[in-house]
Amino acid sequence: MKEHELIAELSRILGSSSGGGAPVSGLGVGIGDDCALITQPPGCDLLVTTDSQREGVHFRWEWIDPFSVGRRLVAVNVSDIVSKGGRPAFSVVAAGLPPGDPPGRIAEVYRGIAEESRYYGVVVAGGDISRDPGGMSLVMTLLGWIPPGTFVGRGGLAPGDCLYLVGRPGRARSGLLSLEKDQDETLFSEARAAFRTPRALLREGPLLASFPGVVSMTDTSDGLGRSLWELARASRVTIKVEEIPVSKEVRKWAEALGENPGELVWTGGEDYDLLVGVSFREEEAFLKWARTDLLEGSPEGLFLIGQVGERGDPEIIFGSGTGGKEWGAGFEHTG
Ligand SMILES: Nc1ncnc2c1ncn2[C@@H]1O[C@H](COP(=O)(O)OP(=O)(O)OP(=O)(O)O)[C@@H](O)[C@H]1O
Ligand SMILES: Cc1ncc(C[n+]2csc(CCOP(=O)(O)O)c2C)c(N)n1
Ligand SMILES: [Mg+2]
Repeated sequence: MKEHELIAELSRILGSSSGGGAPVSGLGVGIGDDCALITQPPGCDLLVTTDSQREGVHFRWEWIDPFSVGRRLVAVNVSDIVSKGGRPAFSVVAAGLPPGDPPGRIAEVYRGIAEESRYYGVVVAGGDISRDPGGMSLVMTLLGWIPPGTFVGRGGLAPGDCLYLVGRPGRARSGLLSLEKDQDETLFSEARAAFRTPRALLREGPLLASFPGVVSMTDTSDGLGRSLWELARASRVTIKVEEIPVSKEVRKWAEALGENPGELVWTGGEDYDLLVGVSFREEEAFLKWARTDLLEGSPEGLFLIGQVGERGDPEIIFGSGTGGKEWGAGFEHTG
């Protein structure tokens, strides 16, 4: 298939070509020109993030179907936008195709991108196709909108503030290890679903950001430990860890895998939970609000992780007083 034919097919799948389909609010020009034209909603700041999914780095074809890879690409990008309190809006996708890629595989990836984009309210406004001899690579750049002054950064923690996690940590790592170790599907179906098709906290992110006591936030793409470290580093504070939340399921999976359950939660990554810093003055109000308005009827959990100690060199300190700077362990792309 010629490149322009493939682009036409992918564009049909996405249904957002400037030539056809229903007009999309804010999209002046979509797929089919040199670049896209987007109208920014009045009174909004622009958020931009980019994140990739690469064969051999983020997934292996023995573990995952192409449709889920497409879904995964969207969710990991959406997570970065909602973790600041923003609303995802438009994306572009750069796809690298290995020579001899089975016909139809990239189309199936795009069906996944289209479905997940619809779910999160994202419109794919363009992209790029090139060869990639290293395997399939997908890079999404996602734009989002946020009311001025409401961005919640990684900095902002002060002594006494509390750290809470919203989500279900340790699932994706359990799923990944169960695939690596070729474990039984039935025991790990939920963990594998969390790994293959993570959900981004679309509703919870902006709600948390709008709560006055929330002073700092990040998503846990690289693991709970790494995310805590990033908040400590950006805020220039020490953090005392009180508890690592290990659910019954994670305990069960860890036992079957022969792994330490705390380790799955601490270093795992790819859960896309939200780690939230709450001002100590607002903690009581936050808990009351979070348990009802934020999470009533939701499968996501709310866990106290620790407390901010002092200002100064960032450090993660465990309840027992052990630990130290090396406890920023998490997934590394370099080295
Ligand atoms: N190659 C690069 N060039 C410029 N800036 C980069 C580059 N890689 C990362 N950054 C920036 O560094 C910061 C941290 O990046 P990182 O990829 O760790 O973000 P993250 O949200 O923690 O991770 P994830 O990719 O898992 O979402 C971000 O501001 C990002 O834009
Ligand atoms: C084949 C394979 N090996 C290892 C992993 C684990 N992994 C890859 S990237 C990443 C961090 C988040 O990604 P990023 O930093 O790019 O956002 C993690 C935990 C995987 N998913 N697939
Ligand atoms: Mg992030």
